Amino acid sequence: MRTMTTVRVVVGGALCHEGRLLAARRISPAEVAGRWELPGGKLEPGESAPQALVRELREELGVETEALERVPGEWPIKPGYVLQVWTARLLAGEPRPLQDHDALRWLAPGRTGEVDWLDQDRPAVAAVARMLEAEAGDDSPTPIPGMC
Ligand SMILES: Nc1nc2c([nH]c(=O)n2[C@H]2C[C@H](O)[C@@H](COP(=O)(O)OP(=O)(O)OP(=O)(O)O)O2)c(=O)[nH]1
Repeated sequence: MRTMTTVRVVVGGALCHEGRLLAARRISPAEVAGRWELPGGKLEPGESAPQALVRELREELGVETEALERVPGEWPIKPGYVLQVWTARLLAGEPRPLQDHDALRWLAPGRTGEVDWLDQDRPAVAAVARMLEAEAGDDSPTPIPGMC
């Protein structure tokens, strides 16, 4: 007999603005409280990852955003859940910790290691940090694809 397993996707947003990356400190559940993450949440049935991300960032931070590009890879969170990460751009508003978080920080390139990221977020954060650093050191007027 074959068992069907469904894995739920959690989408994390690498929200960048003026060359900095947003980190959010979780307040719950207990096992992740106090650790920093990319804000986002679980996909609802029928939603794409970019749709879920835009909805979650509106609910959690009170901002309008646009999902840009998927960061290659997928990271296990706990049994039945995987993390996918998309870069995103701020369209309107100033992020505020409305739900799930008690602190937010905009991290400049080269300073993305200053917060205690959840372990499963670290590879994606490292990839985004490399993109931010490349963009900061690039004088050409054309942005790197996928970055804001
Ligand atoms: N949002 C988010 N969650 C993450 C990240 N990394 C990570 O391990 N997680 C975990 C924490 C939670 O166990 C789970 C996501 O839950 P969530 O509470 O953000 O999802 P949600 O907003 O859809 O909430 P709900 O359905 O439980 O109400 O994934 C991350 O970068 N962003």
